[in-house]
Amino acid sequence: MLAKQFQWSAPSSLLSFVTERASLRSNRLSMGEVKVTLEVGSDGVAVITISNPPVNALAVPIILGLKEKFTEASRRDDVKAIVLTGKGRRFSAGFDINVFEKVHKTGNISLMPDVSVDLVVDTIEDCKKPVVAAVEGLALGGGLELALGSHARIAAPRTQLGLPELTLGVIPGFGGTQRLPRLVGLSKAVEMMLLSKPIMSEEGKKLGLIDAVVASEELLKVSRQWALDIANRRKPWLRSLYRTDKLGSLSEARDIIKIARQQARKTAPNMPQHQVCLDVLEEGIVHGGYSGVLKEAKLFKELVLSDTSKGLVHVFFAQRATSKVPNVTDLGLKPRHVKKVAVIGGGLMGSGIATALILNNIYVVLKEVNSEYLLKGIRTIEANVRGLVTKGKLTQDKAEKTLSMVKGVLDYADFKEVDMVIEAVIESLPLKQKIFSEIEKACPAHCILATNTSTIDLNLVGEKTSSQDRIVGAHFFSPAHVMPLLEIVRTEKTSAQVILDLMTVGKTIKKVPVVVGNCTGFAVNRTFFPYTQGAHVLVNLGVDVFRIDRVISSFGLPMGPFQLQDLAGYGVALAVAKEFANAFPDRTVTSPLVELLVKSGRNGKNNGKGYYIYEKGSKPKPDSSVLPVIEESRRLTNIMPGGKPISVTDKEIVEMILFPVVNEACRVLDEGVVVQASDLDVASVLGMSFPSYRGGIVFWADTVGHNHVYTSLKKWSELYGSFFKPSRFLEERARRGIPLSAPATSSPSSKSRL
Ligand SMILES: C[C@H](O)CC(=O)SCCNC(=O)CCNC(=O)[C@H](O)C(C)(C)COP(=O)(O)OP(=O)(O)OC[C@H]1O[C@@H](n2cnc3c(N)ncnc32)[C@H](O)[C@@H]1OP(=O)(O)O
Repeated sequence: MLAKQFQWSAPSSLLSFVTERASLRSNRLSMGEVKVTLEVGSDGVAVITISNPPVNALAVPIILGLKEKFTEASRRDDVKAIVLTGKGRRFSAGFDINVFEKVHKTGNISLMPDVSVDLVVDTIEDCKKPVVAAVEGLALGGGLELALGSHARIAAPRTQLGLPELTLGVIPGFGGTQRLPRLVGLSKAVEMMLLSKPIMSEEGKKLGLIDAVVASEELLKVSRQWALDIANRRKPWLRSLYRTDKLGSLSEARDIIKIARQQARKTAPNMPQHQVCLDVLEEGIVHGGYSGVLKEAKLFKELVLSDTSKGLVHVFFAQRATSKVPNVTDLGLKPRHVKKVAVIGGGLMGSGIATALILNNIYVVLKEVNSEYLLKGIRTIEANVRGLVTKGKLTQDKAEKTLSMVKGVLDYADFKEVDMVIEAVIESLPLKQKIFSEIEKACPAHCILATNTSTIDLNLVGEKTSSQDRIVGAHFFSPAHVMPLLEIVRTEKTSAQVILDLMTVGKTIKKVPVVVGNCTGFAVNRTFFPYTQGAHVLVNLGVDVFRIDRVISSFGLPMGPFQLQDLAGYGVALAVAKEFANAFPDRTVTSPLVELLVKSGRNGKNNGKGYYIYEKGSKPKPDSSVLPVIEESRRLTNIMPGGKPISVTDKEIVEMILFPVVNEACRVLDEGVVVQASDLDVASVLGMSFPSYRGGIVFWADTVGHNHVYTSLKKWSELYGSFFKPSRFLEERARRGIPLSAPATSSPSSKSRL
């Protein structure tokens, strides 16, 4: 039986919570914690300290402060040398990303301070006194670039060093593209920048990026002495920008850049920052570091204004915003320690969830109904873990230790010791109800009772228990040990403590938890159910399946809707379509195509034959023998106007598939199923692989323009039926000119009070 739609209403206090969040980020500025200090010791070393908790981001006042303190230190006669460090055992996480956000909102690039030449080259690198960076915890982006501009770098153990700017749609902008290759060599620098892959200080020492790794307690002492040794010419005074010893020959460098370009074209086709980064690297190699710095500064500013950067910066903050859930994380509750979890069901999902738990040091009791299924589940977990060893991501020792943390069982005896149960059996309500009444008896009173259902109403799952406050949805995405999203579904009865505990477990197992309300399909599957439907409408209107897949892939999804259907299996497609048809009959379309495919002996990737042919070791190939099946589907649906295929552009294909998704997202927002629109952006990126550089589904729709979305859907609904009918929320937002991402109370029609 299908879930009755339940509407989760959030309390009215949430609106101010959400809207104030952005200003809270910058409020620290006025709290006196944001400053740069200078202290001169009796040894004549000036220690300049960056203080901007929690990560010492290089906000504009910090940059101004650095300029002022460096100028003072180089002027003062009692200063022989300088040490640059960060307060609170974190050197710096780089330039303040809030400034990017401000530039995106205002379009005013002059908000970006001039740092690269003025501060890093002229003030630090060309300083008349030696500068040593004492780095600890992390030195990322602009933080690492300040250290690269210094004359030596001393690091505490396990300090993270990296230039992750490309993940924000820009390139390193404080000279990192020029100095990093001069310290670690071009290949390694390309890898660190293009893959945004940080290294640890120990590796940095081997590569020559770090001069010495010393215990945290020794860091300042050693750095001071190092700076004095440079001043006294006992240690070399090196300016990274002018080094060439690690660059290799021009032809070698050109080869490395050429290969990197080809790879980036394949792996990041829609992201300009990768090619720009390589252009800038090449400039520095051909014309020298200073020329490279100038080109870097110019192109950095251009990239800050790009749509790619807007999307990626939005996702950065949106992801962090998910960890603040009104009436959960603001109540002063402490997460309880979850040491042992029981997973019920050793299928693909259950074994994936168990793998994620044990990999992160949480004991698992895996329960199955018989020893055959149990063995299969355990084998899958073993294969998951051993796969990581093969890929070099886990040592053999750690793999053995990890696998020893799972125990297979056939009854509930061990459940008396678990802190959480995650049920991951098939989508059958009677079965789930039976399991929940059994586990209510078998588990301790504090135990969290979670279900991995992707569609069934949680109130119904827990109907036969008297523990509704402990019942929560833990919706993982397949493969559960890989996909980063955890959709946490709360009902109106789920306690705040239980939600907080599950969020904490989610973070422990390196997922991004997004808390949502209870309704059919919850936030993610519900928002995206029109995705496949839209694709089927297009095919039945006469558009080629393989063209649709190509166009959607070029838009940025990892594969098109038909290849995805082949991968997920047709059983899933049929079951899901039925559930949504029951829940939302006004806007679901029926396409006979999948049933016809099954009848013709196809079962997608499972049996090697679907829309594509799957052969071991080769890429899926479009199967032309599927075309008659598609013709039959078109004949049965008979929706082609005048019996002729419609003519559409690639842009229209994208829009006819994704605007219905936006339309459903609007309903999800209107019903208050998510705390804020950006939660849907994060969920679409992490759960559905929507391209992060487009900022997520709602952000993208606002970029395209709600008016365009509305008028297009209206036109198609008149031509092709109610599947495209714009929702009331969308219509109202378009009429009143309010972005879809604006909080719900801006719209008088909204039912919830977010
Ligand atoms: C010109 C230059 O080349 C350009 C640049 O430097 S661009 C910036 C490059 N740096 C980065 O990309 C690093 C971004 N930050 C991160 O990866 C992670 O935050 C981190 C590894 C530093 C810390 O991770 P973690 O401990 O899990 O904490 P996390 O929740 O992410 O961050 C803590 C807070 O610091 C903020 N923060 C982190 N880095 C920030 C930055 N560079 N600017 C502004 N705020 C930042 C987060 O938004 C968060 O704020 P909140 O508490 O208000 O939500």
